[in-house]
Amino acid sequence: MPVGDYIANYIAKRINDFAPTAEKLFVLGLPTGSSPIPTYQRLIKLYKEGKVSFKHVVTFNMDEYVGLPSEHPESYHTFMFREFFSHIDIPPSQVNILDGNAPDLIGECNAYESRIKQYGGIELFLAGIGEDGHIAFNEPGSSLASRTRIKTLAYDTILANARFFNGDVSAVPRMALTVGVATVLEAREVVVVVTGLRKSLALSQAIEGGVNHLWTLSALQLHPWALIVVDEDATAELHVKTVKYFKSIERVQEEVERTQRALAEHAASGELRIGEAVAVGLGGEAAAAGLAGGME
Ligand SMILES: N[C@@H]1[C@@H](O)[C@H](O)[C@@H](COP(=O)(O)O)O[C@@H]1O
Repeated sequence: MPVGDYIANYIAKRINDFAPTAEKLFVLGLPTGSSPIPTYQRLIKLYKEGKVSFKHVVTFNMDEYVGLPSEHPESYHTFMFREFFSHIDIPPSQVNILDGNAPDLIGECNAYESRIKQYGGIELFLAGIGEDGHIAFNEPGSSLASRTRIKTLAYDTILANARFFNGDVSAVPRMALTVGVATVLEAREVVVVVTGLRKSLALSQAIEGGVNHLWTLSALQLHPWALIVVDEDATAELHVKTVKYFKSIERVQEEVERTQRALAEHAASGELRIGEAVAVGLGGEAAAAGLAGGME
């Protein structure tokens, strides 16, 4: 399944399971960049098909350039409304994006952190990464304890983002406001999209290397509930055994889910007792052990 479809289906399910209301809003953190666009397109489709609604969703974007007019075609404000918000039913008052033109930028960052807290924290933070492994605009060397703040962009990031400014490096803003690594880690769940060969080194550093501030995505190793969704190209720098390991986990998980579905169906039809059904559809002992544990 394409990465964007997988993540969009996942987010829609999380929102639907949460069953948000006007009193209990679902707080969603969101990124910009080209990587999340297929996810946004699929979420828009799901919304149009009536499979998910954003009426009771509040969003917080990760970052915004400093000094770029918010109506500029490459501001993250413009990006988010063009690619996502203007196609769904989220009330604009529930959209939060840092203001990179605020007269008091530090005050703006502190107020953003307070607003996140007022909503009870972020339920799910969706993120992308830069080629240097940055999450949001937490460039290499960012403190892993960082909060929302002003950040000077790395030259590599300016070069990478010049493609959105007609290749004109001098047109790319030099600074941004960004949530910190700690702000992301505080979300109850983090989902990261990593696609393409360009991101493969960052992915390997972040999941095969140790936690360190030069590849800020690696801080996710400290998060209790994180999911990185990748395509084949992004795995190019991983060890073969790492890829095989994660694929094996996914296979076992699918078996568990298949068996649980079969169990539920049989239980509903009264054909099988749970003890009998545990063995149905399982390929290996490890899966059986995991399932048996989970069924108690
Ligand atoms: N601040 C954003 C990041 O949040 C994003 O993850 C990155 C990757 O962009 P792309 O997905 O286009 O590669 O771009 C910018 O640097």
